[in-house]
Amino acid sequence: METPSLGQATIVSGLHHTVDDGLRIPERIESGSDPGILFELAGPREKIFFDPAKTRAGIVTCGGLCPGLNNVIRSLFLELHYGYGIAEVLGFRGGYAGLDPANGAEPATITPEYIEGIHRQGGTILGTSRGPVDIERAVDNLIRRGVNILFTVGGDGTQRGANALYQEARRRNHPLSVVGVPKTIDNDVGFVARTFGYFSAVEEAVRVLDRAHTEARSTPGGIGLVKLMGRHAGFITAGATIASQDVNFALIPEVPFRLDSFLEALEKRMRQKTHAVIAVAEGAGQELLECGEGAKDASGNLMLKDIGLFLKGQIERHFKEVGVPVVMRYFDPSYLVRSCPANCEDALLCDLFARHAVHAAMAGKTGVVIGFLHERFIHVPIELLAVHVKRLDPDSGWWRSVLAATGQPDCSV
Ligand SMILES: Nc1ncnc2c1ncn2[C@@H]1O[C@H](COP(=O)(O)OP(=O)(O)O)[C@@H](O)[C@H]1O
Ligand SMILES: O=P(O)(O)OC[C@H]1O[C@](O)(COP(=O)(O)O)[C@@H](O)[C@@H]1O
Repeated sequence: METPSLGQATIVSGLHHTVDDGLRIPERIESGSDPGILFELAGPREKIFFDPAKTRAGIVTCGGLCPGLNNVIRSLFLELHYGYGIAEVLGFRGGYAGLDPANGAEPATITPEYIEGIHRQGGTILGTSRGPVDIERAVDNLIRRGVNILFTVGGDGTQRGANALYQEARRRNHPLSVVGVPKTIDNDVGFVARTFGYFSAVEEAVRVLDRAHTEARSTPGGIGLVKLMGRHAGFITAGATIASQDVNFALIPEVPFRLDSFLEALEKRMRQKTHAVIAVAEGAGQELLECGEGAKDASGNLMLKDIGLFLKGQIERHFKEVGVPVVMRYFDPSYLVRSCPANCEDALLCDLFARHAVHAAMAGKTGVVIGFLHERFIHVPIELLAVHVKRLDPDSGWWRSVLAATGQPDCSV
């Protein structure tokens, strides 16, 4: 087996490196003018860097839950174990905290028995967490345990952590391949057209919208208000709105709205019709809430103010003032939506992301995340993810479909 030096496969430019099978890929075809970036296509390579008999791999899952995490763990293991004959695969427990032995959790040794049936369960069998880890101690531990490959399954925060781990291992000359598998129900990771778990979350969200619609239309003056996840991006709210076709107002972070315009439009509808359904992404309308210096979670993410409860209060107050009786039904299915198992579409996506991650690692790629654009899996340098986020473009077909499905007026003026 030929073993190129890890240096050869290390990203030095901040962009792609050894492009053996590159393709210039625009992120959005719709925009037309995007010149694209030359990405390396992911997939199995003829030459691999790691000797399977001497290689130990690790898997860690971080950040919020997402349907399909267990599918990814399972497919990573299956490809490593049966595809490449890797000797040992460790599962670090409880997110990045599990990389530091000071936190006490021994990693699991993943076996075929360990992963049996896990893909039918939501959550992650390894556990997850938010919050920092001491990078030097984590890399000490990886070296001590002889781990040469680490799969970091997580969102942009996780991949920033992965970048720090890869840089530290490189500084120490430890041949560590760090390969990220992008995870978020929010679907807002750059260079990934569709993150795994997104469609499962949308499916769950549609179920709740359906219930909200049933409640609202069964009561004269019924208003079903549903708050959905989506910290910075409205993909879940938009996707669920389009799929459900029962939503009358969709509010997302990328499209600011004026409270008075929204209330006026809702009042107009309630005077003409018997009911209304509103879907609001948790990151929408944050500018309307009393903010100040917001609190942060353990990972440093700004914690959002509750737009759902705020809107509920404002709607009730407004209709009381104008003397129109309404019956408010409020739903907050956030954790319900993301803790379900993956649906079939996501299960397939998880498997492909995982297998491409293993091929990348075995070929000696490091500091890369598996991207997915235009139905092609690609190697995205981790640093690129940090500077590039994906948001729902209000000029896109997505938003036009939302407007067509809801018939909502422009509430930004
Ligand atoms: N800049 C960073 N450097 C190192 N680790 C980070 C960084 N940002 C986030 N992390 C770590 O990555 C993990 C997951 O991050 P978080 O933001 O909670 O979720 P996600 O990966 O889904 O965005 C946490 O343990 C967090 O401390
Ligand atoms: O788990 P927490 O801390 O309540 O976080 C909720 C956040 O997690 C998400 O579901 C996904 O966020 P991450 O992908 O960053 O983990 C967001 O939509 C939501 O704002």
